[in-house]
Amino acid sequence: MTHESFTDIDYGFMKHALSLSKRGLGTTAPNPSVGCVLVKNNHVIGQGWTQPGGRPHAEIHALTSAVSSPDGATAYVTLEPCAHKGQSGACTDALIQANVKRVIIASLDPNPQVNGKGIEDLKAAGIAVLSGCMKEEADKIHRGFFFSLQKNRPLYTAKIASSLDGKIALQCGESKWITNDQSRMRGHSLRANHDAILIGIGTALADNPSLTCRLKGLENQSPKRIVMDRQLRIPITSELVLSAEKIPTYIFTEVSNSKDYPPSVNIITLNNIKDLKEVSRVFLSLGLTRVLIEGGATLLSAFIEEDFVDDIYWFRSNQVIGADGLSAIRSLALRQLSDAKRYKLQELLPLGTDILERRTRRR
Ligand SMILES: NC(=O)C1=CN([C@@H]2O[C@H](COP(=O)(O)OP(=O)(O)OC[C@H]3O[C@@H](n4cnc5c(N)ncnc54)[C@H](OP(=O)(O)O)[C@@H]3O)[C@@H](O)[C@H]2O)C=CC1
Ligand SMILES: Nc1c(N[C@@H]2O[C@H](COP(=O)(O)O)[C@@H](O)[C@H]2O)[nH]c(=O)[nH]c1=O
Ligand SMILES: [Zn+2]
Repeated sequence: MTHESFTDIDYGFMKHALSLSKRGLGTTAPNPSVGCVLVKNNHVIGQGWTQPGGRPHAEIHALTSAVSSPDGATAYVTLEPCAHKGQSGACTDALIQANVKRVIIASLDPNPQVNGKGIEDLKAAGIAVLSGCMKEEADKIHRGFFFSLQKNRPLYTAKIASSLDGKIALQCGESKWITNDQSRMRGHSLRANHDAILIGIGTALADNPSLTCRLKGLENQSPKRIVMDRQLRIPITSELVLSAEKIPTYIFTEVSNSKDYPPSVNIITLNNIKDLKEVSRVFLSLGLTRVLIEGGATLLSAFIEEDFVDDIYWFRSNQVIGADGLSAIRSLALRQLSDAKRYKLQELLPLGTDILERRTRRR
């Protein structure tokens, strides 16, 4: 069903749709964040992206924002239009009713209710449909959604802020700040495009973090916060608990709630919170498809051991802390080098005195 002869014009408009789809990341889960551009006579007449909460879908947003009639237009969509009538009507029906002439798709939707059916329905209505245009780029953007359907877990991204020699805190626990302002701002933009930030109780106790997005204009895109805390040690006076009314906060634990936490704190009790497969299923049930792990070393190492860390954003400063500092990763008790997990370099970005290394898990 893929097509090799897309024109430069097709690539240009699909690139535009892909950039729109990135806008919604972190706000649409469990729905994917899709982009759509409507084009007539080589002019954009409408554009849309999945709206916060996952609805309206990108196609509907584009159709309703169109400045002229979409009759005869080409729709560029980053994901196959939905064919199922969920809480809103199917996007295929909306495109058919709008009388668009062509639909160019990047990725197919693995959702069994859609997978290929979106294309079939459009074709049955006489619309020319081509798929596979910039699929690789679109697949990356939609990974959280795809993982939720195909791997039964969210996409996990690790953010590490370390010294030049890979330390994330001094022995005494001091860690504010290791990386510079530029790195930390980049870290905040990562927060904005994830559904939740995950930390262990060690970090909650040592840093009393807020875990909010404090970038100007994106303050309302702070993700949910999750603390893994087997024995429910997080203090009632912690920043996370105090701000739970404003920003959804979940504490995963193994004990029943014996403290007087405010009702805004969501306490989730599991039999074994070290079972990361089970924890992942619960994350999905909370509608989370993109989770940012912000440490500390113990929690991150557990996810690495499980081979669940998909992306790493490693911010490295110019300081040397030394062997008594806390390493970003704990002992993995490897017996041979061939057992070491490897992460492929995707990007190296200088950030003033720091450097950002972006890596992805090697399959
Ligand atoms: N520079 C940086 O990027 C960062 C630095 N830090 C620094 O790291 C230090 C804290 O690190 P660390 O002590 O390792 O703390 P973590 O945040 O990794 O918390 C570890 C604790 O989380 C609990 N936990 C619950 N579930 C799990 C699980 N499935 N796997 C592993 N742990 C789980 C355990 O405690 P229990 O059994 O009680 O539940 C465990 O001891 C601080 O000094 C902080 O400043 C932290 C984050 C980022
Ligand atoms: N020390 C350190 C980081 N630490 C991370 O940021 C958290 C604090 O977040 P907040 O309270 O929202 O500012 C902290 O608990 C840890 O996860 N991050 C960085 O970009 N650079 C740094 O040098
Ligand atoms: Zn739809």
